[in-house]
Parts: sequence; structure tokens; C-alpha cells
Amino acid sequence: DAPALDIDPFAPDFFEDPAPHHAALRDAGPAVRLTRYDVWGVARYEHVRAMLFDWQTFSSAAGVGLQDFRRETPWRLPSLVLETDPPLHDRTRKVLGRVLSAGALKALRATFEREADALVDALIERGSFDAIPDLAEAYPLKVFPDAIGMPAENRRYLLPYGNMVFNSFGPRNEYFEDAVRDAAPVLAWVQAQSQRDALDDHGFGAQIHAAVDTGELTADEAPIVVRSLLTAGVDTTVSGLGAAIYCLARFPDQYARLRADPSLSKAAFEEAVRYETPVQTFFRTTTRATDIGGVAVGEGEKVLMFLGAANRDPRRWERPDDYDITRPSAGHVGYGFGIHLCVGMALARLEGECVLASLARRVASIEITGPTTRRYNNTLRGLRSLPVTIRAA
Ligand code: HEM
Ligand SMILES: CC(C)Cc1ccc(C(=O)O)cc1
Repeated sequence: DAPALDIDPFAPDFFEDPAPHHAALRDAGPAVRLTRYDVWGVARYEHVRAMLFDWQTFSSAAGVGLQDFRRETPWRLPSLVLETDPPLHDRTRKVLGRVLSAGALKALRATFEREADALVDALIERGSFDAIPDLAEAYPLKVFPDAIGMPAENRRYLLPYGNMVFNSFGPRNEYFEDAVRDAAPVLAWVQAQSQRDALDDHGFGAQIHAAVDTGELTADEAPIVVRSLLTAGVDTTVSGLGAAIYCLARFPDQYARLRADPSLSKAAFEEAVRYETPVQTFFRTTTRATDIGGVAVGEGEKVLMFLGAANRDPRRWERPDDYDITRPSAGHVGYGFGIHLCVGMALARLEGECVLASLARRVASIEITGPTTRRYNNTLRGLRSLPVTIRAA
């Protein structure tokens, strides 16, 4: 019968070095029974990509975490975008897609570039710092809440809230319990911050609430759609930027190529998203009995997609374990695919491009000058600390 493995994808051994586990999962078969959680795991690029496009068979409406919303009370009110299927998803996604479109973001480019230059100049003055809190976290925490239209105070709750939600997609293990320990003030803040009167008149938040005036959203739905941005808009880009800086610091020959041609900053960020895959895993739930590459899967089964394994699959990528900024990385599954393809992708890419271009123009070298420590989270892959020393160009 079906191949089975008892690995634990939500444990330090896996978080510290996923590569051997990813290889075992890919090689065990198209779909593998994860006996520890009694769910399926899919790690090959071909099948992960096919699942992401087949929303009818692989539904998001029962949640994209281990929890099955049809059997258990969701930890938080389900997202009206992430945790819905069509037709509801079509309506809410349309609003977010317009607010976050590449066209809408053109107006932000000058600001995002200026903020990146200012932050990099300040860090050059310091010389040595921790690239995670001082750069990977500092930059999104400045530009994104500004773009949403949030007041300056209380932005510190954004990372704790993201940490709770991303841990909530996994099992109720110690990472989840630690994250939700003092959740009450954070949850109250998120609820308050999503209201129309808490947001300025021209940011993403106001634009979402304006969809109530046009009848595209109800007054009850709008705060939940704003909550989607508060949830997914920061912790993801923090992990993405951290991944890119970590790659460029580890592979100086790639940094030298970027220095020689700063217009490669977009490609360098994209290849880091493929190489590190900040969002490592999430689930779908089958709506009918089906098969994945010939392995029979029943109706109502949770299937865990290993995006990080798919992005390193030798069946799809040449030299998958090389960080190569000139590689055509298009087609990686780091932002998902299909109807739930990351709606913030253009924004994430803009942030990544601006920060890496600023570094490429102003910083001659990035050296890791201390021990790195990894962050343990049930969904996000990223460092907790990355001590570096940079030299001005
Ligand atoms: C490097 C940064 C980012 C990564 C790696 C990332 C990754 C992803 C992935 C893999 C999905 C698909 C989830 C699924 O199929 O169930 C997704 C969806 C989503 N992302 Fe992102 N994301 C990033 C940045 C952002 C930003 C900056 C925002 C907000 C401005 C955002 C908002 C969303 C939302 C609202 C969805 C749900 C879309 C839907 O279900 O239709 N993400 N993201
Ligand atoms: C990679 C995704 C699971 C990130 C994410 C989280 C939360 C939401 C929401 O809509 O709350 C949307 C996207």
C-alpha cells in the first residue's frame, strides 16, 4: 500500500536542515502517508504545482492548516481570502487584487526606494549589526504599515500576531503554545486596527473599506479582509528579506555579480525565495476520492504541500541546491500558484528589489561575523539572528 514515513515536519530536527527530509519525501513517492499526523505529504514539484491549480479537488475552505474546520472550531475567524473556495473567494480576492496590483504599487516605488536607501545608509554607519531585526524586520515594519495607513504606535504587535497565525497552521505543539501564550492584547489590537476608523484615508486599509461603499464587501467582511494584510504582509517579507540577505552573505560570488549589475536585484530576491522558500508548508483538504501520481487518496483527507521540497526538486531544477541569481527561477512555488497565488507578490517583490538594489549600490561586502540562530515556526523558515559586518562601496 501507500509509502509512509514517520518524520515530523514541525520539529527542530526538520527546521534545522530540511534537505535530507525533503529528499526522503520526494523519493518515497508522489504522495506519502505522514504517520505521525495521519495526513498525506506531497513534496515533488510536479504534484505540488498540480494540487495548487486544482482547487476543486484540493480545497482551502477547511483551512490551510492541520486543523479541519469541518470538524474543529478554527483558532481564529477564518480568512475570507485564504480559507475560502470560489465563489466567495472570487469576490474577496478581486478587491485585494485591485488594491495590491502592480499598477497600484507604482505609486509606492519611490517611497520604498527612499526608505531602503535611508536604512542601508544608517547601517553602513553602524558597520556591524544583526541583519534580521535591524534590516529584514526593520524595513517591512516601516514601509508596510505606512502603506496600509496604520498609525505609528502599536506596530510592534504585527510580528507576534503573524507568529501566532503561522504557527496555528501546524500542530498544537510548543511553538504554537509559546506563540499564543499572551495572545489576548494582540488579538484585541488586530481587531481594532482592522476597523475603518483606525486607518488613514488613502492606504490599503481605506481602499479595502471603500469596497463596502461599492457593495463589493459587506461592512462585516471589510475588517477581516484588512486583517489578511496585517497577517500575511509582514512576517512573510521579513522571512523573504532575511533569506535573501543570508544567501548573499553566504555566497559572495553571487553578491559580486549583483554588485556588478544592481538590476539583478529582483532576480536575486526571487532566487532566494526559491532557494529558502520562506513559506515552507501548508495544507489542502480533498473534496473527493482522488489520486496523486497514482497514489490513491480518500475524500476529506488533509494533504501537506512541501513547497520547500518542490523548489529543490532535481526532477524540475538543474543544480537545485545552488543559489544562482542568473537562474531562470520563474515557476518556483514559493508564492503558491493558481487561484490563491500570493496576492501580495508584487509588493513582496518590490520590497525585495528595493532593499537588494540599495545594498548592491552602497555596500561593497556583507560578511557573517557571528553565530546564526534559526527561528522555529510551524510554517515560516527564517533566521532569528544573522550578525553581519558590511563595508561601504
Ligand atoms: C516573500 C513574501 C511572501 C511569500 C513567500 C508569500 C507566500 C504566499 C503563498 C505561498 C500563498 C498561497 C497560500 C495558499 O495557496 O493557500 C500566499 C497567499 C497570500 N498572500 Fe503571500 N507571501 C508573501 C508576501 C505577502 C505580502 C507582502 C502580502 C500582503 C500584502 C501577502 C498576502 C497574501 C494573501 C492575502 C494571500 C491569500 C491569497 C488567496 O488566498 O487568494 N503575502 N502568499
Ligand atoms: C502563505 C499564506 C498561508 C500566508 C497567509 C496568511 C494569512 C492570510 C489571511 O488571509 O489571513 C493570507 C495569507
